[in-house]
Amino acid sequence: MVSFTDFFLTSLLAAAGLGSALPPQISTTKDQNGRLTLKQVRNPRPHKAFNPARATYRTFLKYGVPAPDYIKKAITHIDDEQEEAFSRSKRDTGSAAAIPINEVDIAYVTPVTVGTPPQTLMLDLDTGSSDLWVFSSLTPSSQVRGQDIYTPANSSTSKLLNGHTWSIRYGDGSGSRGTVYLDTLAVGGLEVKSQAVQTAQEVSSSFTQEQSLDGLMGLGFSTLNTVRPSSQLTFFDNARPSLDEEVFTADLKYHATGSYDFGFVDRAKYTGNISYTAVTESPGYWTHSLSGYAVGSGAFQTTRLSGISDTGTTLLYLPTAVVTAYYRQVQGAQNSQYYGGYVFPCSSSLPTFTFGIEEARFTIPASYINYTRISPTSTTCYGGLQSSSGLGINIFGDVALKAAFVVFSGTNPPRIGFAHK
Ligand SMILES: C[C@@H](SC(=N)N)c1ccc(Cl)cc1
Ligand SMILES: C[C@@H](SC(=N)N)c1ccc(Cl)cc1
Repeated sequence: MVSFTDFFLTSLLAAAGLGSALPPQISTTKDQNGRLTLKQVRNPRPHKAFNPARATYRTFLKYGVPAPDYIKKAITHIDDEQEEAFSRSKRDTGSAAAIPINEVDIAYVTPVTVGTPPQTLMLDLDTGSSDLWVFSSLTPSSQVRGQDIYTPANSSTSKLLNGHTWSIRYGDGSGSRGTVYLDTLAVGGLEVKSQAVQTAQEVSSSFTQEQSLDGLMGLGFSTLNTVRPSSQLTFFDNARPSLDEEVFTADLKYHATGSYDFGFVDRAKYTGNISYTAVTESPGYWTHSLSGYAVGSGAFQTTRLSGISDTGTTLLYLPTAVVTAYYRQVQGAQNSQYYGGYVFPCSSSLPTFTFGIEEARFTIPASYINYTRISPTSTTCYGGLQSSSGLGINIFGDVALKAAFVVFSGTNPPRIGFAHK
């Protein structure tokens, strides 16, 4: 007669073996005589945790024995503890659209919800700055032209950050300033409970005129944040502790909607391998180097070019020597004081431009560099590649970034990765 204890233990072990994971993957090998060997391998896919009480309960059912009450309770005790452990673990991610705000991709905006109930704003996710600021109920109505605004008074979770102000000036001369609230903020399903939301009390004319842009979300390093007396963290820095991976990715597209992902690298969005290169955080930008460049089908020039990968800047700005080498290949191109940059007859054909990330090569199609007509009726076109000599910094802006899938990795040390797509 098999004692109950033996029965119970045997079935528990049997169940443990069966219930532990999804059926293990089998790898097979065949020797020269055709003999097959089955080798068990651990199941590499993450799977739901095993609940031994549930396995025991099933064993009782299998042998037609009514399961005692304490087994049923044990199932819940174990499920609850596993859920609690899972919720403490890093597993948050987010994914949201990057939508061009006009027909030449001058900037991209992403839907962001702020406050309770959620107020949706379209923000320019900008790796070249670190302030999250929005058009708000505090922005003079004379400076608001069609933008959506954040009204802290309508949010039950908003809290004024007393005595704190901010003021920012961007490289193109635009700027804004104001006060600060803390509130719940989410991007693509990824929520931060207490994000510093900088409410504009003044914005410059270029922002007023950009009616489809309700503000910026800085994704540079938090050292650049302008809130005083105490600087605030970016959304990415606030979200980090709960992210599966300490990364966000940019998949910007030419004349089409792309995406920003947080906390994971989506294998479906790129081909081949990701080529990583070192990032220095100084002075707060994603600063790294290119390993060189090529104009059209010309030879690759190996030369380290340091600059910043900046989703908030429209064009690609490189040293004059590189830019003149490029436009030398363009019929009728000139560096126009009048138009403030390299222009060419819209009928001219343009070469591609290739940049290197370590050993990898990324080619920007000519269409991306044929950026825009000076005016709808003009036959003069403005280049997407311009000289950085007046800026003091090379900027790998959207014209370059949209030619790749880009991984901004907040690991220690930080790094940036580029892949083909
Ligand atoms: C970092 C960008 S501005 C931005 N992406 N928020 C920049 C810096 C300096 C110059 Cl000169 C021009 C552009
Ligand atoms: C990120 C800053 S500076 C820049 N990269 N042009 C910016 C973005 C959009 C507008 Cl409309 C004005 C300024």
